[in-house]
Amino acid sequence: MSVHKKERDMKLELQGIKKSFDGTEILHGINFSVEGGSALGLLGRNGAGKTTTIRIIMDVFHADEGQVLLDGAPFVYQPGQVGYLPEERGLYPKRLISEQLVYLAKLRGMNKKQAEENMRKWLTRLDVIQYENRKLDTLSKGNQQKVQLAATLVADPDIVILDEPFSGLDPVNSQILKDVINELIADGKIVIFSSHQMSYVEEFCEDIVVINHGEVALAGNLDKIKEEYGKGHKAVAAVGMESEELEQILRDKFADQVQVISHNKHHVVTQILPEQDEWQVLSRFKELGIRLRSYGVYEPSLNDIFVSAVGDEETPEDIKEKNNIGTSFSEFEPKQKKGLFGKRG
Ligand SMILES: Nc1ncnc2c1ncn2[C@@H]1O[C@H](COP(=O)(O)OP(=O)(O)OP(=O)(O)O)[C@@H](O)[C@H]1O
Repeated sequence: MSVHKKERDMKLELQGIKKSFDGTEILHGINFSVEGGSALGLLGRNGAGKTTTIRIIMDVFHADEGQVLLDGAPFVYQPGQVGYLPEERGLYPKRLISEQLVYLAKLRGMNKKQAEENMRKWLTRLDVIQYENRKLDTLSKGNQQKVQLAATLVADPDIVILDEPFSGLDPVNSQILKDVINELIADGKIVIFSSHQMSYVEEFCEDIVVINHGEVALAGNLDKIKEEYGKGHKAVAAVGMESEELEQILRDKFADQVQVISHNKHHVVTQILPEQDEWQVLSRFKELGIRLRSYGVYEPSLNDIFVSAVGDEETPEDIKEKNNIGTSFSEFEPKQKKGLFGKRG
C-alpha cells in the first residue's frame, strides 16, 4: 500500500530463525534475505519447514530464536503490508466474492472506495470480474484460485508470499498469473514464491533458498548457483546406449580418469579427475568402440540442483553422510561454497 515504504528499497531478512513444536526443533536457524523488485524461490521437500518459516514472517508463530528484519529494523507485521496466498486457501465458499474482497481490503487498511476500486482492479486483472457477484463455490477450481489470488493482492501489499499459486490453473490462466507476478516484481514488490514446480521458480526467481530438514541447504543467486553447479562438469551421451549403461561403463573403465556425478534420461554427468587429460578420456571412448552422441558443457536444471541439494535423505545423519561421500551439491565445489550456501546448524 502507498502508506508503506517505497517497495524498491525494501529488504526482508530472516536471521537465525529457530522454532520448536512440542519440544522438537523444526527450524534450526534459517537465514535468507530478499529485496524489493525480485522474487525469491522458497523450496524444500514436504515437511522441510517452508510453511512454518512463512508463518513466522506472517506473525502466526513467534520464532524461539532469531529475528525477521525489514530494512534492518525488526519487522512488525501489518496486515496491509503482506499479501499471503496460503496452500490451504482461505475464502468463504458461500459468500459473495465482491463482499469478501472488499471486506479483506478494508481489514487491511483501505477505505470503502479504495477497497471497491481495488476489488474490481484485481478481479479484472485476473479475468474473473464477471463473477464478482457470485458465491465462491459456484466457480470452477481454476477461477476460485484466481479469486484467492485477487484476495491476496487486493490491498496492494508490498510483500507478496505465494504458496503454490499455479495449482489448478490451465495454461492460459498460468500465463495471466506469470504476467501478474512479473508486474509485481517490476513494481518493486518483494515476492516470495514457494513451489514444487521448478519451471515456474526458474522463470521468475532471481534467488532461491532450499530448506532441508529445517536448515538452509542451499541459497543464493540462481544463475550463480547453476554456474557453480555446472562448473567442470561434462554431460556425456553415447550412440545406442541408455544413460545407465554408459554410467556403468564410466564407473568400470574410466574410474581413474573421471568421476560420475549423476545421470538422467539424456546423459551422464561427469567430472574429469585432477591431473587427468580430457583428450585421453576421449581417446579411451574411441579405443572401447563407444561413439559419443554428445559431449559438452553441463547445464543443470533447477530440478537437478534441488535433488542434489536435498537428495533422498530421510534423516540429518543421512544428509551429513551424503555430504561427505555422496553426490550432493556441496561435494562438487567444496571450495566455492562460501557465500553461496546457507550455514548448516
Ligand atoms: N503447529 C504445528 N505443531 C506441530 N508441528 C508442526 C506444526 N506446524 C508444522 N509442524 C511440523 O513442522 C514440520 C515442517 O512443516 P511445514 O508445514 O513447515 O513444512 P513445508 O515445508 O511447508 O511442507 P509442505 O511442502 O508439505 O507444505 C513438519 O514436520 C510439521 O509436522
